[in-house]
Amino acid sequence: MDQIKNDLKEEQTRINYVRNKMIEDVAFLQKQTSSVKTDIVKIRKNFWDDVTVNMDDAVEAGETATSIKQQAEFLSEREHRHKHLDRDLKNLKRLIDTPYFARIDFLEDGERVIESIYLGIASYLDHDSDEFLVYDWRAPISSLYYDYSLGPAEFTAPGGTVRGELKLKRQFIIKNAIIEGMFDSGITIGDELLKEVLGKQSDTQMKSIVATIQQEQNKVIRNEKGSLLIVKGAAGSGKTSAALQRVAFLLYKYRETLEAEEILLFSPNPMFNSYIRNVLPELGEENMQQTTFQQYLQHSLGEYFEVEDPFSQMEYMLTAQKEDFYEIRHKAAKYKSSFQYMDKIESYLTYLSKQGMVFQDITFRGDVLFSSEAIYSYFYSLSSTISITNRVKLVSEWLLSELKKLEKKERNKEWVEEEIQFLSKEEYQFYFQKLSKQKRFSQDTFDDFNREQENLSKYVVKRHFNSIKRKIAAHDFINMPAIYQQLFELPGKTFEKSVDGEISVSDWADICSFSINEIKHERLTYEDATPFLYVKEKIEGFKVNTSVKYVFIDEAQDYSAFQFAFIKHIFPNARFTVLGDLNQAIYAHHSYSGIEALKHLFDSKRTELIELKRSYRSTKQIIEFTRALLENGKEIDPFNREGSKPVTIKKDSTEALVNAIAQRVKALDSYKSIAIICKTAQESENVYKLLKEKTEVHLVDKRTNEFDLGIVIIPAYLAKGIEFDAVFIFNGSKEQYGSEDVRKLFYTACTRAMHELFVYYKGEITPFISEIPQHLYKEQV
Ligand SMILES: Nc1ncnc2c1ncn2[C@@H]1O[C@H](COP(=O)(O)OP(=O)(O)OP(=O)(O)O)[C@@H](O)[C@H]1O
Repeated sequence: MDQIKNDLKEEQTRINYVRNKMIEDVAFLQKQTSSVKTDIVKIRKNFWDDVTVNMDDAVEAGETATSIKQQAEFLSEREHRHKHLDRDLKNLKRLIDTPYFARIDFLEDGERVIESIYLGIASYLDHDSDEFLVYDWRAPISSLYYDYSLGPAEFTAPGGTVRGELKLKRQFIIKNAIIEGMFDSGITIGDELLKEVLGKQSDTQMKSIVATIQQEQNKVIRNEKGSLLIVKGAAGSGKTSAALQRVAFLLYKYRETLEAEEILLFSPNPMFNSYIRNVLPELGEENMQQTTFQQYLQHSLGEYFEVEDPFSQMEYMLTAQKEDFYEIRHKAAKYKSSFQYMDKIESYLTYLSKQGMVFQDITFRGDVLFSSEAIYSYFYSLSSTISITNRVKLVSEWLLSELKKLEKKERNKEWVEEEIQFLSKEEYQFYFQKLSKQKRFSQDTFDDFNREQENLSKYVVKRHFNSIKRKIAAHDFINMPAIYQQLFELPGKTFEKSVDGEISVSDWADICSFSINEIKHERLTYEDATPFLYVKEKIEGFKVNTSVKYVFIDEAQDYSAFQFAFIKHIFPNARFTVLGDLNQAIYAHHSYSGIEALKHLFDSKRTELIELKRSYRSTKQIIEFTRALLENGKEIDPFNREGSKPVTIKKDSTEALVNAIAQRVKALDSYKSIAIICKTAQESENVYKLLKEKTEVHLVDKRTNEFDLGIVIIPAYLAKGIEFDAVFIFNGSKEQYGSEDVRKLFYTACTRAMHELFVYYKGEITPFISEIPQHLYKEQV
């Protein structure tokens, strides 16, 4: 006991020492920052005073340019310095209250002195002794903390592997520079601290996990081998957390060459973006770019169609069973996310390379400048050994050169003269200025009427033709919707590989008529959006983004093979980290998850797979219950945090469900966040209407951008990736969750609970629960 007290005292003394050093440094850095800032303001203000401007001759002009360059460089050096100082200052301020979270003692082979290493969210160097008082958690030596328990240990330093023995592993909870908890651990990272962290209440923002990263998560964070890292992990196993700490790790490791904006994360919905927004800033790093695949689709296809989003598709699948086209739509969604469909599209593209492209006329003032037939003939007059994309390029060039000839002819038309006559004074002046700039006039006035007319007609026509040129450059002469529609119009046997595989001839015929109708009405279903885009980009050429170096895809089980193929094309220079859980593949109407397709898209030698089997989010009781809902759930290993068993509660009407939930929610007012999870948006809205009369609740729908604390009513598919202190399943009945299709949706909903889970239902309970051992939950009435 005395030993512990002594250790604690010593550690507190060290903290006080480190803190005082930091306070001194903050004062010093503040002075430096403000002095550099003053320099910058001064340089900006006097920029031109300090530059010698003389443009008398070429030599003087050259000197002037050099002088401006020097001044600009000086300014940029100061700005750069300011940015660095400011960052150091912010990091230091962040460290003052919690300078570090762990200590390891390491005895390197061949050395006599044990080195004590303290780990924090950033490094801190004592300038007097030139010693690191705190090491960044991402430094090579820090990996000892995450990877080893006491005993032999090694880490990879820039100079090679360093071996030795780990003598001590200590964790701290430090607040306001006071040690509130201290744990010495023998086996992996102490469970005590992790229990404490996980036992806390949820927040609107996800937290960093650097103090308690687990060994297998560390592998994800520090993995640098391949060009594709696949992380498969159970619900709550820390996939998102590991991804975010990995971003921080990469930004640290490659800080000289990698910027935050060169990293892109695809997340499941906009609300998720707000949920994870704070993790990186908390670690002293800037956020990476974030987007959703839907945003990308919308941006690329919005001009052609009203594009359905995945949530509307999901809502339809869950609610429209009684509608006429439901069966066809269901089959279509399944087929269109399959490999067979991808094959079919590839065959279609081969077909298009020989025949069948659909073009549209290019018209001007009601006249056809280039007919679709002429474009078609030109396209197929080009050698079929040239790729479609390159032929499209050649067609564009041909159109532009022909357009030049037409432009000349157009100048003599009557409408041009008329337009010139009706030019406003401002327009006239505008043209005049432009023309004089280009020295089309020898004098300052339009003294030569004919030349004036000629030049003005050139301008008028050019202005009109510019918009045609833009359209040609944007490939508007290709009729993309018609090309995609044709895929459903051609007889099934047109392409060799079609129609076999999963789908029958008659189903294909039904899918065709459904799809044609949608396209004719300028609607594109979600299952068609990526295939359409794929065809479009295969024809026009992929618009690639070469600046992104790392792409992260979270909730990857919900992406189709097409989507992965697509994303890979767009980011040719990127390495990929793909995180998913097949048990949460809620889009059951997809034929399979695209994660399997990744194997075909990447070189297997450069692909790494890491599995995270331990689940941390929920109490042991909740995990034991939720994993039983799955066929392969046994593999999930619950972190040992005790709580109460999930509870099922039967009521006999919707009203009774609402009343009971309202009452229970009130009793749980110590929790910060409670979710009432419904199956659909439709059900959520109904429940909201009833419940808002009884207690304060927020309704979350697909447009919600911010994650709020309090009580939320949310459709299950929107609760992906996020978590709540307590979860109420609104109606876990057989009627709602009776078919296999929604098992994973139900599982996903239940796994959002951190501390308590209640399943309310009316009628018969879902078979997903009635078939699991009863000791895993409590029944209440
Ligand atoms: N090593 C850890 N230390 C502390 N907390 C952790 C750790 N790993 C995971 N957690 C916590 O567990 C919860 C689940 O983590 P996260 O959301 O990253 O899991 P996930 O695998 O992405 O989950 P899901 O697939 O269900 O969305 C979070 O609250 C996270 O902070």
